[in-house]
Amino acid sequence: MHAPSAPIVYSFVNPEELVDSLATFIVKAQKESIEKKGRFTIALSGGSLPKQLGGLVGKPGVKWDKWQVYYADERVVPLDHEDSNHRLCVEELFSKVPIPSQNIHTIDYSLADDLEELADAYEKELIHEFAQKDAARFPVFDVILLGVGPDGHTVSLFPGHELLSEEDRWVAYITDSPKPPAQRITFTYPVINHGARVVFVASGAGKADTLVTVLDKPEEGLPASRVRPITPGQVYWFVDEPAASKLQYPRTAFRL
Ligand SMILES: O=C1O[C@H](COP(=O)(O)O)[C@@H](O)[C@H](O)[C@H]1O
Repeated sequence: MHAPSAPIVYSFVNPEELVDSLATFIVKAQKESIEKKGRFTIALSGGSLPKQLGGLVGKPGVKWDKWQVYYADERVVPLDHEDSNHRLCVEELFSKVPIPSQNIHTIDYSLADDLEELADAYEKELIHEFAQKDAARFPVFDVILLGVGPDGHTVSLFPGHELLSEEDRWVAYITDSPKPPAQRITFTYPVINHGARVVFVASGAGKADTLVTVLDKPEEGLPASRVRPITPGQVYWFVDEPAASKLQYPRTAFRL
């Protein structure tokens, strides 16, 4: 097996260019995926990420009916709660585009009293999508979109947490998230690291120090540094100049 490829970092002069280029990247990935297998599988994060998806609204070439959307992590709150990642994605994107609601796979909040059952149910949604169609040990998402928190966490994988060593499950639950709300479900590393294109998005000067640790000092082992997709998967970073301002890591010119 080949070693994972090094992250590719695209840096943009301003947030608008980042948003537009991210949309272009996603549409290209969508086109390739649909040509190959007739559908496009994408996983979204919450936090600041949904706001970066505005470039998809009205973008030519998006085949919304071919999208199958999952959440790479989700807070265990009602779907219309202000902490819900799904709610954020609806507000920022899905309320503005013609995506069939059955193509958006949310958690089943009616199972919130039993987090193990809730995580199992979400894992079964993934199995239905991937194991049946692709006969895969782990799902291979066409695109997984990730954010990074100030402590270097990504999805709901937090520094020092036991879930960082989960090797078997696709979806795990957490009851002690250091960032509220405490109860969440999250994709595990095996799922993230099987992604075809795993894309971090970071905007603003508030992310600058975190990016230095994650990209320039991967040996520190922050959760975001441990995202290293198995070849031929590739990790990308879409960052704006304020977020990249302290970075030594080389940038690549964005050309598709
Ligand atoms: O709690 C979460 O935080 C991360 C990072 O969020 P950001 O606001 O710092 O971008 C996010 O990617 C994750 O989905 C979310 O649940």
